[in-house]
Amino acid sequence: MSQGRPVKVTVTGAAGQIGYALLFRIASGHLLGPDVPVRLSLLEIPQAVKAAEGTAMELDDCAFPLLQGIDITDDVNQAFDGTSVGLLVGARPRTKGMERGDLLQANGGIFGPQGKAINDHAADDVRVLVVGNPANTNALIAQSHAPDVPAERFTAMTRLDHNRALSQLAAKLDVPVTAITRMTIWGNHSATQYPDLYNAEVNGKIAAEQVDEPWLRDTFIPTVAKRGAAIIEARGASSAASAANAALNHVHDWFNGTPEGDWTSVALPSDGSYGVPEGLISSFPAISRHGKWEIVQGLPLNAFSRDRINASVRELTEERDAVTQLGLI
Ligand SMILES: NC(=O)C1=CN([C@@H]2O[C@H](COP(=O)(O)OP(=O)(O)OC[C@H]3O[C@@H](n4cnc5c(N)ncnc54)[C@H](O)[C@@H]3O)[C@@H](O)[C@H]2O)C=CC1
Ligand SMILES: O=C([O-])CC(=O)C(=O)O
Repeated sequence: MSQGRPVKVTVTGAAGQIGYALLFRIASGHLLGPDVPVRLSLLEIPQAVKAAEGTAMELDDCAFPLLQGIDITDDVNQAFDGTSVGLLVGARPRTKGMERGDLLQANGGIFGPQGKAINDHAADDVRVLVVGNPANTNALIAQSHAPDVPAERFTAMTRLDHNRALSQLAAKLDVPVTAITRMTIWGNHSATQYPDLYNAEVNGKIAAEQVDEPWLRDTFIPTVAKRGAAIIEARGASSAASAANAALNHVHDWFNGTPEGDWTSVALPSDGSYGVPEGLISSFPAISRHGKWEIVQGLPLNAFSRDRINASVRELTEERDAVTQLGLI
């Protein structure tokens, strides 16, 4: 990436709470790096365009040296025209009484057209991160509408779960988060996700051997997997700043690489690794090299891990079957 020419970054749901926590940090260099100028493209639904304009006024008022322009639109094709980074945040939340099928249908109506717009209008190097829930399956819907874009450019976010796992383990062992490496979230960004301490390391030694098994199984895993719900319960709104932070971490690593000797967690189209059906967008341990995610191969999985991963992958398979039946992919 050259300094001078700005990278176009499209954020959907820009007027939402994650959008508000995200945009200022993108503009100050936390997405791509401190030397990379950006041009922001904000996509919103018509009713929220005015609010997005207000956020854009505030972005202007920061006089960010890296921010070379802001476009605001409710037109999906315009929003993704020439874009190199798509942050798909806006989604239809589940509301009271809503059936699962209705939720998938409503999100299909958002992520299908966005995938097609990315296919038809985005830059050749486009990379997509889906944050809006159900993130893995929304990413699958978008990807299936973009046959001309390499499938691996579509990812979904489990980095927030990854960061939550680091933080919970660090607190338990009273170590800094930087002492922990090789954490993995496997599967779906949902309560079935599996945070794996049997491959994670603390100060270079297997994490599972440094905590007691009941804590690992009955406290750590459910705390990480249900943290989103706990935040909603405490804050009265879903996580926003931490979600935005994780999105920045994800894209930053994608562009700039993961640290030597470590990996991170990324939901990406399976190549069949670890028995996850090909094409399913499932979370894996991944490293980034030269702008590409690679799944870390050959990790040992004990019977407990295998069962937990299978359960989450089964849920993803059911979601894929449901959107297939609804004609959304
Ligand atoms: N993967 C993850 O780890 C996490 C995912 N999330 C998910 O992120 C999503 C966004 O969360 P918030 O910002 O808190 O929600 P929010 O409700 O505050 O904002 C969503 C925004 O999206 C907009 N929007 C809806 N449909 C759109 C469309 N078709 N095109 C463009 N914009 C559209 C809405 O107008 C709204 O401004 C939710 O689905 C939430 O569940 C939240 C936290 C973590
Ligand atoms: O359920 C939500 O909307 C929030 C979410 O995904 C999380 O915090 O992990």
